[in-house]
Amino acid sequence: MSATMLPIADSADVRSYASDIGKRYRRQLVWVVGLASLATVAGLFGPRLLGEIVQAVQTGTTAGHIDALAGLLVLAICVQGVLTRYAYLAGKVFGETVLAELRENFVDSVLDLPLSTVERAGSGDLINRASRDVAALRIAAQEGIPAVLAAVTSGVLTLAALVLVSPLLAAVTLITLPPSTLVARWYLKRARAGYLATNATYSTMIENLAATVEGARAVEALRLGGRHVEQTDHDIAASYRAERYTLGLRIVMWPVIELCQLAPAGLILLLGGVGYTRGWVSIAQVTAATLYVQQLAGPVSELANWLDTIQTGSASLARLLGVTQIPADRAADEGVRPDADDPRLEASEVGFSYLPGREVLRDIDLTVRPGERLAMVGPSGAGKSTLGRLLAGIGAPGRGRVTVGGASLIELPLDELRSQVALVTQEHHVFVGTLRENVALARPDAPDEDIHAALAAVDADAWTSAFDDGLDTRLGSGALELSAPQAQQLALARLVLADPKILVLDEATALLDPGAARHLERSLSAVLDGRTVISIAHRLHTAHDADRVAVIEDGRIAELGSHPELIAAGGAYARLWDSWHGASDQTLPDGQTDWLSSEAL
Ligand SMILES: Nc1ncnc2c1ncn2[C@@H]1O[C@H](COP(=O)(O)OP(=O)(O)OP(=O)(O)O)[C@@H](O)[C@H]1O
Repeated sequence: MSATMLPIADSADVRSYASDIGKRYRRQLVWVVGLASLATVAGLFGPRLLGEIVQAVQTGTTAGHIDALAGLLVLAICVQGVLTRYAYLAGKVFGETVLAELRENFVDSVLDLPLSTVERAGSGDLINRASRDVAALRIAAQEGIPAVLAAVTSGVLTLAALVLVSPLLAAVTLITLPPSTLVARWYLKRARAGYLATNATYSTMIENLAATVEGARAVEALRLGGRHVEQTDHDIAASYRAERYTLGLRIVMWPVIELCQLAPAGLILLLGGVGYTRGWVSIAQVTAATLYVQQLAGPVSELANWLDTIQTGSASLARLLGVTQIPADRAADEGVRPDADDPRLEASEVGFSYLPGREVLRDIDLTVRPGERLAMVGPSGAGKSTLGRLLAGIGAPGRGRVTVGGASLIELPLDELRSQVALVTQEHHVFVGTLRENVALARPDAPDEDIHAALAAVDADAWTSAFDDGLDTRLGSGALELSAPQAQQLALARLVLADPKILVLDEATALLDPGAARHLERSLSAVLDGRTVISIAHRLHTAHDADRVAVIEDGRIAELGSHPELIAAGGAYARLWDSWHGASDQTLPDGQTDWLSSEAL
């Protein structure tokens, strides 16, 4: 049930992206690390001063001296507090800036994704990346990065202060290095794959749930509920296993890290006691070293805490970057424009395959003259829709070229392409918004008269004029839901307003009952007079009314000519026409269910 997943960036790409961010935001980064360092340095005075106080009390001193040391201690704590606040603020601003840039890149990439890629991958993976992965990255960037920067700075400086106070006592902390390094390496080796696998299970779950919700009526009608519940149970079990795996990694890592944090303080007290009695270290050194080691526990624990979040964030970053790495299927060049004097649509030696080695279109040569009506007919799976999409500039042909006025469709800037050619299918989306917004999508500044005229052109004014709020009527999910034929008429009205020179209609009127479809086609043809129209025909009258008919069989144009020419040629089209014509008693009545079937052709 799951679709092909979108690509995931590899570790090298994630590292190079992070290092690129580091270079481009060097000043901000230096500012964050600088403030965190100053805050840490201010914090380092505390243990040192406490050590001095203990030493002074032991050796005997005046109350004034103690007060002076205590005053300095309070000052150091206050300075540390203020600097820490600004260090965190700078860290958050840095995290937000990086996240905002990544989000914008991600949205740009998603909007530029080749349609074929989105269709292959399905919506689940993309929704999961846009929601769950962005959320994971938000936490990592907003909170994790500042916290890690502050913890690393503070950890390094505290360790340096510990070495300065007493190299002997500092050496004790080294005992914890091997076990903590080993467990961190063990964890990092497995965590990325674990989190990527977890995210993939969520993508599959969302994909399948979305399919169930979209097809809820069919699921109910065909009593597929049990099977879908089983699938969901299976997806949840897969997510559970993946979550358990990463939980297992954390369960191993955490106790070791905790132990490595606690052990040094005990060891320093023990060694410090022995060292003091033997005269190796002073009481001030033991006090300061013990406090520094305690202070070190904070950054180490922070790091261990955020390691997990950074791993989740890095897995999410790999998934988001993966989307930005998908190559575009267009190579738009602003300078490319069609020849206005000769705006014919031309396919030359076009071949196309969805899967390597399996061509679904081959050797297609076709010229559609301006203003011509061309009908494409053929058995199911012959390649009509694929050819229709290539003629509308959706995706590039694997071989050959599709041009309008001599300019390759994939090289035309998108606005120019859409003003030249548009594809109308039977999949129509009613966007949440007003009727006006829904129709004026292609021309947001269109005046109301043009919107009314477009609705009238496709016979939609009959029902839209009954709306109390007129063009301000809210449509879509949660507001007025349109029927499928109404949504289809709305999509056609959008097109009338967009005013492309060439239209490719793929089953555009298929959801209407045959009578309504014929009616709509007639009103459309009146509106679209003078335009080039390529219809993928499922009703023979569409072919009959067209200037020429292209019969597509097995990915090739098997026959091409006007209706009378093809009838005279006596080929597949003529045989189909004969069988249908005989049955319809020489007439073309509305309501005739004359779908072209593979058997008929
Ligand atoms: N996204 C896709 N991935 C892989 N193969 C595909 C994809 N879309 C279509 N095909 C295959 O390409 C071939 C041509 O399909 P296409 O939809 O263009 O035919 P068609 O003539 O329009 O059929 P129909 O009349 O049933 O819509 C078929 O074998 C189909 O299975």
